[in-house]
Amino acid sequence: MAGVSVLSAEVLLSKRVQEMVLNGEEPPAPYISRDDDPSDDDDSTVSPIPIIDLSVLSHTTASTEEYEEELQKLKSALHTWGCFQAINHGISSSFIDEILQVTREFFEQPMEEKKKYSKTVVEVDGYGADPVPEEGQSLDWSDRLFLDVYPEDLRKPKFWPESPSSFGEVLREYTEKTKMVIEVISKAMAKSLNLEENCFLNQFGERAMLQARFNYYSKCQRPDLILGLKPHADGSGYTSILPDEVGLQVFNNDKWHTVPKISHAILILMGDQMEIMTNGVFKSPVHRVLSNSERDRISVAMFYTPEKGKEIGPEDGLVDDERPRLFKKVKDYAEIHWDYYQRGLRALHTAQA
Ligand SMILES: O=C(O)CCC(=O)C(=O)O
Ligand SMILES: [Fe+2]
Repeated sequence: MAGVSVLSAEVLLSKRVQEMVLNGEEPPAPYISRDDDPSDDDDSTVSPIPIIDLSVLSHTTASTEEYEEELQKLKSALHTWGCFQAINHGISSSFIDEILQVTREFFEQPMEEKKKYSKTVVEVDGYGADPVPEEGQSLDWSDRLFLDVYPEDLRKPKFWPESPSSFGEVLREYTEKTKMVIEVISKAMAKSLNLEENCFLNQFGERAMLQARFNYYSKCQRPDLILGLKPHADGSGYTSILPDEVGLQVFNNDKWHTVPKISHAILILMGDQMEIMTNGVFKSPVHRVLSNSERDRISVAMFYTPEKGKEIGPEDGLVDDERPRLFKKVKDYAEIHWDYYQRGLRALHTAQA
């Protein structure tokens, strides 16, 4: 979009979207970003985003046949869509409700309370909006709280909300539970590709990172003009997303597909680094979040990213004459990705072999 100066973006970023909505303001120019036809938003047809039963993949009760079948489904899901909805993932519904509840309670507090955890315009961690360093890029109609959650020594306590009082404890517990889910998925992904089951876990490393992003998408009277989150692919290894409402869309086959609501399911979405490690077999899908005029929406995203400074690259078992090496080895790819992300661009080409 033309004419948005760095200064105006900075001024805008100092004011939360939620505040603009409370003041009854219409979205100002830098937020206006949609260039597609909003009449296509109709999500009455349910998109065939694959559903994977993680209890089958964690071996607990499944027969070999069931297990093999689910593995094939997983591989096909990640090749075709780059994402799936995980059910029977082992995190209780009551705990899922709890993490969504503390997230909602955090965002529903008065602005002064949330601003105790404010980031500066250039910082990533904390409450606010993503940094916007470049002229001319559009802003997202959402507010977020971004926190490093693992390894524990990377946590920055000054950004961890003290209110609601259970926030920290619930997040620590969610981190532990997410790590367990990640272990099951990482092993299953490897096995689905006939690789040694720990190969991805080893590439991510002992100090693989988990970062939490709590998103709050205020409702908007003009959902035809703006986006809750602009189209992007994640720079993570992969990401888990827990939404309370529909709104997320995945781009596939030249079309946006709304991820259907399945209560208590967790959406697992490949980031660019899994596309690199699988030599392009798994896809890192472009996705975005639509705004809604009737209701707000929250989501909790957990980004699972290889440890800092660790080189990752395509698994040898996925490189052969038929499938030549597509990507080189990279390290700290998430940082390169971030530079591009902020300009509304993808970074994956920087890793091409
Ligand atoms: O809110 C969502 O459903 C998606 C969030 C997302 O894509 C992100 O935080 O990277
Ligand atoms: Fe994302």
